[in-house]
Amino acid sequence: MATVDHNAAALGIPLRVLMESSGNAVARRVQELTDPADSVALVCGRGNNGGDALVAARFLDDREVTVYLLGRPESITTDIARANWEALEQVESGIRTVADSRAFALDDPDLVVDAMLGTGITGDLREPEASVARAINDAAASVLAVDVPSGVDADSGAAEADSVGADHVVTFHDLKPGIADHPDVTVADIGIPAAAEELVGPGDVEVLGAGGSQKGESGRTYVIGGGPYTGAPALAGGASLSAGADLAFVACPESVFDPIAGYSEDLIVQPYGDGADGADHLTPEQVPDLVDVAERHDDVVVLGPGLGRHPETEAAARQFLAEFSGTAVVDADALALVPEVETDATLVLTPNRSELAELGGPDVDDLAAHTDEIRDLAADLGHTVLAKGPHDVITDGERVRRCRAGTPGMTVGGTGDTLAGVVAALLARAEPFEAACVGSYVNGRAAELLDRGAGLRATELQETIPVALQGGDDE
Ligand SMILES: NC(=O)C1=CN([C@@H]2O[C@H](COP(=O)(O)OP(=O)(O)OC[C@H]3O[C@@H](n4cnc5c(N)ncnc54)[C@H](O)[C@@H]3O)[C@@H](O)[C@H]2O)[C@@H](O)CC1
Ligand SMILES: [K+]
Repeated sequence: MATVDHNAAALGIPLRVLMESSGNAVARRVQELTDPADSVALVCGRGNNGGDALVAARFLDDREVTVYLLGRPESITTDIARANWEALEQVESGIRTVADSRAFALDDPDLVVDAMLGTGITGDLREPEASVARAINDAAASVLAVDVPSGVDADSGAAEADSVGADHVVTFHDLKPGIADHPDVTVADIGIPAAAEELVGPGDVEVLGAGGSQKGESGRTYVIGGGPYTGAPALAGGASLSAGADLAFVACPESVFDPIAGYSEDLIVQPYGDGADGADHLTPEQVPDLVDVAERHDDVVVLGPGLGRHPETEAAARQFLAEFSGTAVVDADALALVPEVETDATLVLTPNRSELAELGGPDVDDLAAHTDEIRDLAADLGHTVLAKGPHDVITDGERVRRCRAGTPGMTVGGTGDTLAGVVAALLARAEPFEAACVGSYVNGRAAELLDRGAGLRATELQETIPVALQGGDDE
């Protein structure tokens, strides 16, 4: 939910507005469950779960309402919950702060609203929530829980010893697995747009940036590319450093070692093969050594940038995929070979429009209108597909996300190479689908941050990729 909330905020629907809708939904449910003469106790925690009930209080003028805040107002942990407390202080009687749980006593209400803890619970119920939960459970009143009964884990359903026994629950946006089998759950629509879930946004970056999925520290990128082209592998390696990789290697033919090494001190450029054969392209006899190096260092490979389509290179790329069992981004000239090869490797494919069609996907400009076909292709191939277009479509064969970050200027050559490098860096610390989603967003956001019309150059993205990764500057 944190990702969705943050993405909703980036789409112009801030959490404060979502809380207003949540509180209103709680108030509506209270009115359904009570008569006008009934008394209602709103028991509020210090987070946004409590905030929901503080909003609900404003919509319950036609009920006898007592609001309890478990703790001093200055201990409220979020500014939107505190703002709602302060609003209540201005307009409402019947509000009490319960600094010490021993001072907590319900005065025999007809309904208790449990707004102590929701999805923000961590660990066993602490005081005063634990004592108050017992008091609520001992009371005769029926109980309406906000979002989840306090003490219940929204995902697993695991209930703490003193968790609140709720007769009714109002939860928000979607049913949480942990309360799926509760007998009376109302799922309230709080106005989160579908786009907040479908579109990759700064919320996804934040979760990844917060070490959302620990897969070890920043890794090493091993670009296998070059041959007819020299810029592509250098762009992929440079972009992976910008996205946090510790080291970026470029394995390339002897013939293009000088120009690629000449681009940047940051790249470690290694000519493959003994050079004796002086091949100016990747050939099969170089593959075992490349596989060995990549696997020995647990490198994330980028296979493809600038490889060219020499028949020996295609044979070599096929052989690499057959022998490699690590993680790789497959881009550009190596993509067409993937359907032909049985591989144990974990791959993220990053086709542009023609490469997607060549892989058997839809040959369309508007990928967003063909997500099912792309999803099915990913399922057939057994790998994550990041299909590039005006809107990228990312799918692992089951989940589908879209990303519209980017600028028209990104049609310039090289942005696909930087994308491959960014995804490779993220694969060192995230699952393939997540790395592809965030990679798509970061590469596009980096272009937006350059704020160029036409005239964008892929090399410039390396400056703004780090800013995009900080989730910086999102509206
Ligand atoms: N999209 C959404 O999911 C929305 C969620 N909202 C509400 O926001 C809630 C989540 O709010 P928060 O993230 O602030 O978290 P909570 O309000 O669920 O809990 C955090 C508060 O409880 C305390 N706490 C945590 N674990 C505790 C424990 N074991 N014993 C005692 N105290 C404990 C924390 O110190 C903090 O004060 C949701 O459950 C929902 O009610 C709505 O306001 C807006 C939209
Ligand atoms: K609750």
